[in-house]
Amino acid sequence: MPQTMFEKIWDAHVVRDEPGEIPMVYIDRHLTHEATSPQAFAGLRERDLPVHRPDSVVAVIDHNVPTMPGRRLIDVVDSQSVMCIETMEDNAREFGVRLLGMNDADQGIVHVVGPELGLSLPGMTVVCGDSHTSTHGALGIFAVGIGTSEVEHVLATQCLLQQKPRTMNISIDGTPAPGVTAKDIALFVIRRLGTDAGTNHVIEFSGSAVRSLTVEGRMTLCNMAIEAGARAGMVAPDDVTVEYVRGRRFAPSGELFERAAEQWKQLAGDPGARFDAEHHLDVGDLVPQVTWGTDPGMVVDVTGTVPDPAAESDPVTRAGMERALEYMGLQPGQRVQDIAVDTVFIGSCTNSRLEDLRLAAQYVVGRRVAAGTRAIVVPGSMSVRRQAEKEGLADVFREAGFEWREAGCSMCIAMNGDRLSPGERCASTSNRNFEGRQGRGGRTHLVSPVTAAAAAVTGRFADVRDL
Ligand SMILES: CC(C)[C@H](C(=O)O)[C@@H](O)C(=O)O
Ligand code: SF4
Repeated sequence: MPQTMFEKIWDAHVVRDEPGEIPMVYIDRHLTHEATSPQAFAGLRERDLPVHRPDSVVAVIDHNVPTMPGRRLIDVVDSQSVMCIETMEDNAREFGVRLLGMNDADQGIVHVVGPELGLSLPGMTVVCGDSHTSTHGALGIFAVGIGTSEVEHVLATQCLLQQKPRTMNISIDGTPAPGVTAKDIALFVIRRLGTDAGTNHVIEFSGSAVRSLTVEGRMTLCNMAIEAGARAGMVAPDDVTVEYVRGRRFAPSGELFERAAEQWKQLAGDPGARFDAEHHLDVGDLVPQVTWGTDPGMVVDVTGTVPDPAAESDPVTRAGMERALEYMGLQPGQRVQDIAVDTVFIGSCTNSRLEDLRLAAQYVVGRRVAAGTRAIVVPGSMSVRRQAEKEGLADVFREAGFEWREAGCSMCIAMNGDRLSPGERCASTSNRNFEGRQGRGGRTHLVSPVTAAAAAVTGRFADVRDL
């Protein structure tokens, strides 16, 4: 029977699948970070269990690290964060796990570092105690976020108990205009299909618009699959994927690489493979997208206006919109381009790779951050940071008045010192905009790196196509 990409990878990893039981799947790569692993390692210690395959595990410190240049442990904002960082260091040492620590040259956000170092490779199963593990699916990986008790289980057994997800194909066609990016496509998908469209499904993204994206753009799309409710997002490996992986530190090399590459390209779904659900979207006319509310499906065109709850017939949706407008301090009918921003954040595992910084810099070069606006760029990894410095991107940002930071989750999640103040409005390239996500009372608008750059230099939302 013709199979989808997900089914091929699943079948190659199922260890046990008995009627009435939850299937057991073998895990190739286990990435872990300081925020969700302490209890898992503590559990192993209590039961006197070793890590089953330490060479498959890589630990990263990303959520709690300060991103101020020259950071030290005393810069870490609270005792809880210090404890998380120190515990990760101790656990890595005790259990023999490779650690990309706070001052390591390879440190960065786990979902940026995994693909960048070739730790995540096509055809693998990858887990991490983090919802945005889906990002790695851009390489043709079944990559799934797990809870802390599952982290412990995988550390101990190298296996995960996982109900087999349903399959969904979202094919996306059309050639978006310059300045309309993978992030806009991702926001548009959620706007159209909703924040629970993917529940219990693995989404395979296909179609000409997806094939035209770089692997970095595909990562942005798969990263946001979680915000569409999905368990994971995936894109089939092709020549673009193979060239992305070639030469990465932990990828195979030489003859072995060529053989692996041939196999990776066989992972694409078979013609005629059936999905449990299918959607099709066209992005040929897509304009830059901006969220106006407090979930990632509350999206409008940058050329549009803030929606009016009065026009909504469903009372539950209407009440949700009213509450979102109040929290966001916006009026129905207000033009998006009249909304002024206080802060611009370019970073997070959604949009902090080199391509994102290159895209943003194009719209910053020769301009200044608007008076009264604070703008920060937080590269996704120290390697991205170094490369951006080498290419002159860092200078472009600094000369324009942006802060240029070290790598970490930063203002995506207010647990490391980078945060919004109550009422502060932010154009953010991250993936979540619920109340308080970037700091208590903070108002988040999710946008692409290009739209974030435009907001920085104009002090409000602007259509980059007019810049
Ligand atoms: C801290 C972690 C559990 C969390 C996640 O799972 O996604 C974080 O990365 C986030 O983005 O909210
Ligand atoms: S950058 Fe944000 S979304 Fe990504 S792992 Fe860190 S906190 Fe989670």
